[in-house]
Amino acid sequence: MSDDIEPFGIRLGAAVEAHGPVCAGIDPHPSLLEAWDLPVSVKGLRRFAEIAVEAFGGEVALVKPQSAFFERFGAAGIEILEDVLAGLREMGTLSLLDVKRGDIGSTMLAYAQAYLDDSSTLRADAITVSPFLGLGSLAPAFDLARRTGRGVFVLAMTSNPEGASVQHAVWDGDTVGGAIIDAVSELNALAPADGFGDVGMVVGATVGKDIADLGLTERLVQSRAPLLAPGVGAQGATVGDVGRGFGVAASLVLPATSRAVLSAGPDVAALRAALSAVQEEASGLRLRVEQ
Ligand SMILES: O=c1ccn([C@@H]2O[C@H](COP(=O)(O)O)[C@@H](O)[C@H]2O)c(=O)[nH]1
Repeated sequence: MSDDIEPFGIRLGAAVEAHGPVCAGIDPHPSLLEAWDLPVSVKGLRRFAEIAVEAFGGEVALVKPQSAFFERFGAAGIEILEDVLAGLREMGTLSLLDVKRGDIGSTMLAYAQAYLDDSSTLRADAITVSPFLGLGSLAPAFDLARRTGRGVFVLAMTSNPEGASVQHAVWDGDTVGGAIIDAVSELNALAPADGFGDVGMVVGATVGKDIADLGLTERLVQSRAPLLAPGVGAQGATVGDVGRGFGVAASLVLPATSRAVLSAGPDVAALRAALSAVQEEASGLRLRVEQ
């Protein structure tokens, strides 16, 4: 990495300091397009995306567009996703593109170039990746992210109920999720003790109780990883659940919510008010942890 590129963990730390830890999702579900009185079409997608960027840009630490809802419209949807990422960049708001990529190393390099290279029109500040081809296969993404000051969030304990059958499974004396947490700790070994590392993890807001039960709390703290915690709102978790479940690891958590806030749209002020209510709750969470 050249000297003038600021590492992702530092940029994220500054954004959280300025706006609090909440991550706002842009998930243009067909039902939301309809609820916003927009056609379920490329035209409707574009308007939805423009409103969401206007509402969240400059207001929140991190915005997470869900790639699937753009990809489903083909090339025209990808073009709108590029515009969302460019719009957030212009507004100085960090983007985390939720694409959950993972493949053999040589193919992973191409995915990394698509999302993490300075020359790509689809570049984001960070992406989500899946470690289930082995964490080592993700090395091209870790390497390119480090060189360009970007971040990578590894799926560790996902928010969906089906995730436990794989992630809680025990292999060689440890859970799969626990082994991923320790591997990410090694990647973040040089991270500052009081800040975020550049490699994050996805640990669902819905799995707080499992974290404590599986004895993973302290290992999460050791990882220095920013912990994206989707599941707040539509999946039933609350910011309070994050505080109770993550315990001392809660200071690393970025509670993420999409549908619950987006359902307040299309009015920009109403979207901001819904976001701000979650931000308010999350600031209480950080205070409680620091006590
Ligand atoms: O474990 C995971 C990983 C990713 N997600 C994604 O987050 C949002 C959640 O949306 P809500 O509307 O707030 O439920 C969505 O894009 C998921 O694909 C997740 O939910 N859980």
